[in-house]
Amino acid sequence: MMEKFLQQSMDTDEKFYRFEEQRLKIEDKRREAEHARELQMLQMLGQMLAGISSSVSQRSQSIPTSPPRRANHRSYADNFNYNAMTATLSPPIVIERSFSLHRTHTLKDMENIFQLVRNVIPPLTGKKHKGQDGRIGIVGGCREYTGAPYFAAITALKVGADLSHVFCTKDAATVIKSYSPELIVHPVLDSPNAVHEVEKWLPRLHSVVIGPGLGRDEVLLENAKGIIEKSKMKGIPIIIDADGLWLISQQPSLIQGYQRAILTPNYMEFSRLYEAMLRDPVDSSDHHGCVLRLSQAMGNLTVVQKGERDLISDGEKVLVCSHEGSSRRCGGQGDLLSGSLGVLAHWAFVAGAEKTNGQNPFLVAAFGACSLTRQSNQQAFQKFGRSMTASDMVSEVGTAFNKLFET
Ligand SMILES: NC(=O)C1=CN([C@@H]2O[C@H](COP(=O)(O)OP(=O)(O)OC[C@H]3O[C@@H](n4cnc5c(N)ncnc54)[C@H](O)[C@@H]3O)[C@@H](O)[C@H]2O)[C@@H](O)CC1
Ligand SMILES: Nc1ncnc2c1ncn2[C@@H]1O[C@H](COP(=O)(O)OP(=O)(O)OP(=O)(O)O)[C@@H](O)[C@H]1O
Repeated sequence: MMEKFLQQSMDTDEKFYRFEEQRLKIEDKRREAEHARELQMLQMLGQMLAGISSSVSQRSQSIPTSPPRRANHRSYADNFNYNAMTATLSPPIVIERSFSLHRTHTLKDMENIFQLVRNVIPPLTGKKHKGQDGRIGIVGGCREYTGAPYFAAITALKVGADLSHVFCTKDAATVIKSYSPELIVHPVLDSPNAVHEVEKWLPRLHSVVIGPGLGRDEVLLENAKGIIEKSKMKGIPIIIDADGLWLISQQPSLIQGYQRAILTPNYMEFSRLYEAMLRDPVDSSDHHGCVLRLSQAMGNLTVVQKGERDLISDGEKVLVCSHEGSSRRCGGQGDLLSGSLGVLAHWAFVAGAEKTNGQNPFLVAAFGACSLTRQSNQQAFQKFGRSMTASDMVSEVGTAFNKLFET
């Protein structure tokens, strides 16, 4: 009887995963078609612009003309800059965006970015079963760093994921489990067949966050590399943070061009990546340009440069999140960001273009995660001031989320 029940439940699970795989494939096809349409429009627009610029130069010799541009040339200097204060939003959020000439955008569009985050949040209903609102994997956690993967994984749950898995070393596993019974902890990251052990779980995961507390041990980095490769093969959204970014700055080709990846560098990590990719130091007078160029050099994957203002770019646009946080910079805040981004990236990715109004879902997700981290920081700082720690921020995630997205 029990065996029959277990078999039935396994069959149902199997069916569900098969269905989800099919749905993701259809979604991929739809996105590809959309991309092809956009390219076609860009080419047409390029031809029109070239036509206009040549007729202007023929008519007016006194106006200096710029050199002809290729239709798909992306240049920061080409961008329109808008600064928009969204007065309708409470609490006040500054949204600044830079748009390329290639697309038409309206001011209303800018005001809506916050609404887009709300749109992708799945409704809570009685009809779902466990796992449907997100199964997130965190790859990291070693002898030295047990807090970082915990902060990322628990934040994913507090944002609304149903299951949060941590893939860490054997040493770290018991420690992480002891912080929280809610987390599923796999002590596999330093095992001889680590990649295979994690790969077995990948079909069940909606997104993976690679790097919090990973450390820089060569064996662990090599395993993380293998996990990134397997995740890419399955088309899973990948968030790369902390020591995962160290790995990427050594081997950028590992993730270059995979547009389902989001990199979340802090100041140091950004400088390392930028120098590795562009062979130039960061230009401190042009942060927007730098984040845009890094994203382009990485093949237009999403880059979130964390700092006083978080700059988010997919190589075409730059969103700026300067939602009020606080002046307290305790360790672990970035882990809250990457954990929440793991969930929001999945939600935005499956929500479809209609919900994100045709915007890159990862830009929408990143904006949501940055706002949420900063709001949690603000609330915890109001309570604890200088003694605030990342755990205090974790306690604020629920109310911060409600305040920003569910009021
Ligand atoms: N409780 C925990 O377990 C925590 C673990 N963490 C983990 O710690 C690991 C290392 O991350 P870090 O951000 O500390 O990485 P780094 O070791 O690169 O940086 C540590 C700090 O040292 C300074 N620094 C680094 N390189 C420098 C340079 N060349 N010149 C001047 N200053 C420099 C910067 O202020 C930087 O924030 C990651 O795996 C991360 O996830 C952090 O997330 C914090 C919390
Ligand atoms: N100067 C600042 N002012 C306001 N908010 C900030 C500032 N610097 C960072 N933040 C916020 O804190 C979040 C985490 O950024 P931070 O630079 O602390 O990451 P990190 O160093 O990777 O964190 P971790 O300690 O987890 O490794 C960012 O998303 C950003 O919103």
